[in-house]
Amino acid sequence: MPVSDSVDREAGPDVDTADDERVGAADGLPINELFYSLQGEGTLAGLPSVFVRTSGCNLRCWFCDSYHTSWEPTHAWLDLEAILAEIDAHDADHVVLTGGEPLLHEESVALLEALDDRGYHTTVETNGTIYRDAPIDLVSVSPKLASSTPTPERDPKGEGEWAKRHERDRIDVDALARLVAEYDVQLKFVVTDAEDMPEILDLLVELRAAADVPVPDDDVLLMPEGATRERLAETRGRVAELAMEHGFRYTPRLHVDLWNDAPET
Ligand SMILES: C[S@@+](CC[C@H](N)C(=O)[O-])C[C@H]1O[C@@H](n2cnc3c(N)ncnc32)[C@H](O)[C@@H]1O
Ligand SMILES: Nc1nc2[nH]cc(C(=O)O)c2c(=O)[nH]1
Ligand code: SF4
Ligand SMILES: [Mg+2]
Repeated sequence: MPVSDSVDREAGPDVDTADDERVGAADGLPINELFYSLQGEGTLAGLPSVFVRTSGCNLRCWFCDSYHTSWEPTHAWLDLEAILAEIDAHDADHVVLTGGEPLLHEESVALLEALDDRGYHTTVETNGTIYRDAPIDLVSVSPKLASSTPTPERDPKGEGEWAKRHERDRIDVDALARLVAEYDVQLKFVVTDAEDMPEILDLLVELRAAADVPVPDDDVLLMPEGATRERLAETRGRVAELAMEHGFRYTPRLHVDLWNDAPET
């Protein structure tokens, strides 16, 4: 399974509570993995970056390529000092806070403030359902489309028990509009095929009406669904065609091309 499924750090309290509600001020963050790699996705693709992957998510995309942060969370709780020390040891300029859903955790704000104080460029990878006020250089919002819903036929763990909740929570136009209005944003949609496009176009109309700032097509990215090279080989061609057809930006998944589905990449 992608991402770390056994974290060799001392264990901490379970993160399951984070799955079901936002986590208030806590003593640190549940960390699944912390590693140095190249930003594989989006407008900053190719930049050497430190990745901090938190555990716990309020959604359950059937295709989640970070299974051990959502479906079966695996992590250890680290205090901010320990997280910052590990980041500093990599001597990089860019930090990507991701997950799981990093904005589930109030403590992510404290981490982002500390990173900002240290002069790092920060990117937050988020599903766009939670707004938080923090110093973030790029908010990489990946709104989850109906094609992400874990129906019984494609539920990786159960028989569709999460489908109703996922459907209910996956799009929050108010949170999306606030993120777009307050931050530099890229909207990065995971696209399986052309059937995703009507929902993307409708959501853009709704979001452009709700947000009082423009959302340029150049900041709308189509990313092929696929956690492995094999799956990307099936989807990347048609997603590239859709980007050209609609005038949106195509984004690769460089880390999958380079290292396939390996943890800590
Ligand atoms: C694991 S998510 C964590 C951040 C946040 N929960 C989110 O979904 O945006 C990291 C990124 O990988 C994308 N992603 C997850 N599984 C994927 C898959 N199977 N194919 C393509 N992109 C995927 C997400 O859309 C997001 O942009
Ligand atoms: N190399 C690399 N680039 C990434 N960009 C976004 C990622 C994510 O998991 O949020 C990610 C990731 O997991 N690895
Ligand atoms: S929102 Fe992100 S972390 Fe949560 S299940 Fe979907 S892809 Fe995984
Ligand atoms: Mg990833």
